[in-house]
Amino acid sequence: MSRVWSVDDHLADVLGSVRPLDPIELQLPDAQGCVLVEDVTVPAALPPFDNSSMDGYAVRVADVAGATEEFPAVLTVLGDVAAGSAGLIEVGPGEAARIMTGAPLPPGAEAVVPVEWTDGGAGGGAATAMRPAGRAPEDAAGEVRVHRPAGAGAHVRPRGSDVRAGDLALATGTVLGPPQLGLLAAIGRGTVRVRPRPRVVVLSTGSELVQPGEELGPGQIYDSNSFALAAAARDAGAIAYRVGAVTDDADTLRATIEDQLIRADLLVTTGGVSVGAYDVVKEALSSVGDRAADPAGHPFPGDHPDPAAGGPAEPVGSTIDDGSGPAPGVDFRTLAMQPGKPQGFGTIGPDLTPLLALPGNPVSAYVSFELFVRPVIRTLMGLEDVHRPRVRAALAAGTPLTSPAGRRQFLRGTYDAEQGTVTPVGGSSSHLVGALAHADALIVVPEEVTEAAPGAELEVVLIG
Ligand SMILES: Nc1nc2c(c(=O)[nH]1)N[C@H]1C(S)=C(S)[C@@H](COP(=O)(O)OP(=O)(O)OC[C@H]3O[C@@H](n4cnc5c(N)ncnc54)[C@H](O)[C@@H]3O)O[C@H]1N2
Ligand code: MOO
Repeated sequence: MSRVWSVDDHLADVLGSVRPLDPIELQLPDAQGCVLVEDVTVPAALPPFDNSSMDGYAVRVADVAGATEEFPAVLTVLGDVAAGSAGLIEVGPGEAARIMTGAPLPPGAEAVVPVEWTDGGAGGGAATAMRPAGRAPEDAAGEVRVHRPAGAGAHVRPRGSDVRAGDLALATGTVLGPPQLGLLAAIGRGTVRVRPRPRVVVLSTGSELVQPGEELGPGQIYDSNSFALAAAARDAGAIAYRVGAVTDDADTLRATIEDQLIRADLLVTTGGVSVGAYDVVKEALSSVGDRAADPAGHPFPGDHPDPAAGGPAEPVGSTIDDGSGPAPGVDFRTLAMQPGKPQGFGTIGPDLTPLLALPGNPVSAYVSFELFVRPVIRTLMGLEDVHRPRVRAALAAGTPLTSPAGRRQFLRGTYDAEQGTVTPVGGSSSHLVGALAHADALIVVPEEVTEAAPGAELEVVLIG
């Protein structure tokens, strides 16, 4: 009897065969979610110059000392300093410059008083705002009455108060989220060296499959796997390409995979891995793997092998290790798991692109993706945390759960963090997409457990 793989052994085999993608230089928007592979230092201080944190007046401290609304300091307004101003006004004794948030503090000025602490130049009580320069250019001149004193540096953001030249802005290994991309932009970096997002091609197989939105014929169903898995790949951080369902024909499938290899760091198929007469993925790919017969690493050995072309590139992974080194090939195996029993895994094509062949049942495909494909994507990205979080929770169910002996079961459920409970959603069958859409957790029933009573503590994988 052929080997039955445990979930853990299969995962270890899969992950042991993939390594992070080589780094590339990417434009900032394309680097979102990617892992940085360089230490980024700050080239020049931020802010680059002392600047105002308020709309108001740049003043000298001595001029506004002791100022009150009753006895204001009356200063001559020299003009405006707007954000982006270059030619700076010099503020002398008894003078002020109207200044906007972010504008450089003019020479001579030591502090900023917010416009609300002044009459705004209008000669009345406290101002609430400045009038637009276009509508009231006269406000940039004349006099302003300042109602409160301001200490040195008040409402001024000093040069380098954010980051200083030579500081470590971001360390290698940082995952680039929105604030990190913001910092890179702020220090003037247009591109950054990262591990790229893996390009994942998702391809479903089955002659019964119809594209959503089209008319169903007798015996047909809509292709849901390619949509769910492409979305899951994107959610994991990949660039996902969804390929329309391929019919159960080995030559068509081989040709489609060959076409797709050019844009794939990882291939994921669904369906056709069981023991039926039309299980096309198995038929098309299980012959792949004979390195001796395929020295050029053609996608499908036997398809015009060219012994002159040299050996295959350094492998991304392999499932067949006979001591002569890794070789391309897809291995179809049985896992001690429900759902997700039949699985294929290996490498394909001249670059030994990893391929995971998932079972066609929609819940099986999705659970397999969560457990095996998502960690592969995140490994390719160079992330440290490749797995979904796991917690332990008490089973909230009216009746005991039953589970097949010797298979690790992944039931769908909803997790209540406050109560520390998990409630099953739907049954264990692998066609139940309705229930899957309402689950945010996978309830793990271990291999040796055939019945779990209400209240039993079980491991839960959080997928929400
Ligand atoms: N005699 C046996 N039959 C089966 C076994 C077995 O051990 N012995 N294993 C069963 C298990 S477990 C699974 S899982 C499935 C896996 O089958 P395949 O991977 O070959 O998948 P298909 O036969 O192509 O499809 C199974 C099922 O899923 C539907 N399907 C397929 N693709 C899609 C899609 N893209 N979107 C929506 N639904 C899809 C398909 O119509 C079938 O109903 O094999 C069992 N059989
Ligand atoms: O193992 Mo299959 O994946 O039960 O449905």
